[in-house]
Amino acid sequence: MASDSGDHITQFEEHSSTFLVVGGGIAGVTCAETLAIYHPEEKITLITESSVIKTIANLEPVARYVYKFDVKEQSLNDSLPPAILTIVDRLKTIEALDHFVLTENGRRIYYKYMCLCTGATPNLILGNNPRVIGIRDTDSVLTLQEFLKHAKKVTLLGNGGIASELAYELHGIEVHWVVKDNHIASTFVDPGAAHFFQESIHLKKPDGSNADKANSQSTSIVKRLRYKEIQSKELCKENNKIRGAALGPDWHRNFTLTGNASSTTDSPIIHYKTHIKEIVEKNKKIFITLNNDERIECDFLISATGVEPHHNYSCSIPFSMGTDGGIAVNDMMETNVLDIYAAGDVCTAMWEHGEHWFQMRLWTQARQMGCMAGRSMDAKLTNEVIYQDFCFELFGHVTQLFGYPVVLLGRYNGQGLGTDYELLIRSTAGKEYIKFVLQNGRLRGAILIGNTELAETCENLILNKIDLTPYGDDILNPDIDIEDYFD
Ligand SMILES: Cc1cc2nc3c(=O)[nH]c(=O)nc-3n(C[C@H](O)[C@H](O)[C@H](O)COP(=O)(O)OP(=O)(O)OC[C@H]3O[C@@H](n4cnc5c(N)ncnc54)[C@H](O)[C@@H]3O)c2cc1C
Ligand SMILES: NC(=O)C1=CN([C@@H]2O[C@H](COP(=O)(O)OP(=O)(O)OC[C@H]3O[C@@H](n4cnc5c(N)ncnc54)[C@H](OP(=O)(O)O)[C@@H]3O)[C@@H](O)[C@H]2O)C=CC1
Repeated sequence: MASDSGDHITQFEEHSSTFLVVGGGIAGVTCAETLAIYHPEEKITLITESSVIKTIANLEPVARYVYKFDVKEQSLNDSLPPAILTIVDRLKTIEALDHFVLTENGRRIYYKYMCLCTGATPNLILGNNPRVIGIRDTDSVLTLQEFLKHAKKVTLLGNGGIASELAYELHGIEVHWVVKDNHIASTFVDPGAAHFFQESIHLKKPDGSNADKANSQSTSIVKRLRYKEIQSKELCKENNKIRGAALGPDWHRNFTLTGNASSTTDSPIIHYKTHIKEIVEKNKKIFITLNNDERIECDFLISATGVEPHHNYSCSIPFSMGTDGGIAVNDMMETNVLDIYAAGDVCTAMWEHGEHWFQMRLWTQARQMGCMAGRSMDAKLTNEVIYQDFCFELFGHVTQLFGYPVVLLGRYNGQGLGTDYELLIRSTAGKEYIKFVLQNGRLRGAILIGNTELAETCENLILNKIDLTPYGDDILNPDIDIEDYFD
């Protein structure tokens, strides 16, 4: 890999490349590496504004189509195939008709095919307030660490991936976690799983290490809930936006849910179903008023409130955009502008989605889209017809939440299933939480928390649409190994 930090293609010099990829995140690097596999003989150029790129390491199958992997940050100089020329620069202008781009440092680069992988940026509330920070990349984490050094109290706003991670990882500081929902981690799980996690947050010892999983001998609860039980009138009132297969108050009757975490600094103080009404900054503190008039005085606020696709460049032909601000792409990752593709957080998947898939801005999908865009650009150059990768048939995501391995499959929270579904749950406190989302007896989605070893079985059940009605609740009977049953 020839890396150019500016010496080979100096300012105002022209350069041409068969394939041009913009962005050194997972999507861009995967796209460039895919192109280097298919066309080591062609000129492939990767531009990225940061001299640190993200690469995949320790890729490991969890099921047939679901992988877990680590993401490593590496310097440009030692990590990409030799066919890829890398340039540290920022894309500024695209001249689509004449197939060239101009960069901040005055480079003009001609391309045959280009893929935009410029990611997303945190969608901060009060973006211009120096005591309101977001988390996106290493720099933002360094800023967080700087703030933490002098802080005793922090407010965490948001109820998704970042907030859930920080609620678990922040130590030695009083955390006020403000969530809009009646349970934590709502973008990933339902109240039942949230309660399961809640136990683990409280289980943390003062030194932040995990207490031994209490109740690991506790019995497993297997419970079936039909939509009308789940969608109780209270829930209707609470959630004007039905998130999907959320469990209603019925679930709560089986457990005493602790509202606020205990007073130790390592258990976040959770403010449920609240949002911020007012923020005032004074004497290096911020004073927050919540919509229920609760007040929080803290040193800074982390706005873990989602992302917005990042395309800080112009194009001579306007891009079609998705409603969420991403660059619209079809199933071949093509934009509406000829020979320009897009992949990862920057794009919006506008093709008709498979019945078990939906878009979520994750490493998992950034990698899948980067690879699909690479294959698609190859096919265009060689004039071949290809089909969309099978990975877009089934939503699959492997992650860690509150110290547990988590696998999310298909419509794991009943997303888009309307009202005719039911849930089958098996929960063993401190050990595992398994939720099946069933529609007309077929498995449509699953949440697997803990070492359940059920990912591949669930993948098969979802994709093969096997009618599980005859098995009743035995499907999740802890004494029956359904892996053998359906393998
Ligand atoms: C704190 C945090 C934790 C996360 N944890 C997880 C997780 O556990 N699992 C998971 O699946 N996902 C996770 N995500 C989401 C995941 O990071 C993203 O979905 C994924 O990294 C998107 O990859 P990308 O390549 O599309 O974009 P990015 O990784 O944002 O890369 C975009 C690249 O484009 C470059 N760029 C931008 N504009 C230009 C320009 N004009 N010219 C040149 N270069 C440009 C940027 O410098 C960057 O290198 C997390 C996100 C955050 C913020
Ligand atoms: N383990 C993993 O897989 C992780 C994945 N990620 C990914 O990285 C990206 C960024 O993560 P994150 O920022 O947590 O985004 P997420 O989309 O995961 O969560 C955003 C949260 O903020 C809430 N929210 C949005 N606007 C406001 C507001 N104005 N006031 C209060 N709450 C608000 C959202 O509520 P609502 O949904 O109701 O709008 C949601 O609960 C996401 O794509 C996420 O999936 C990040 C960390 C870990």
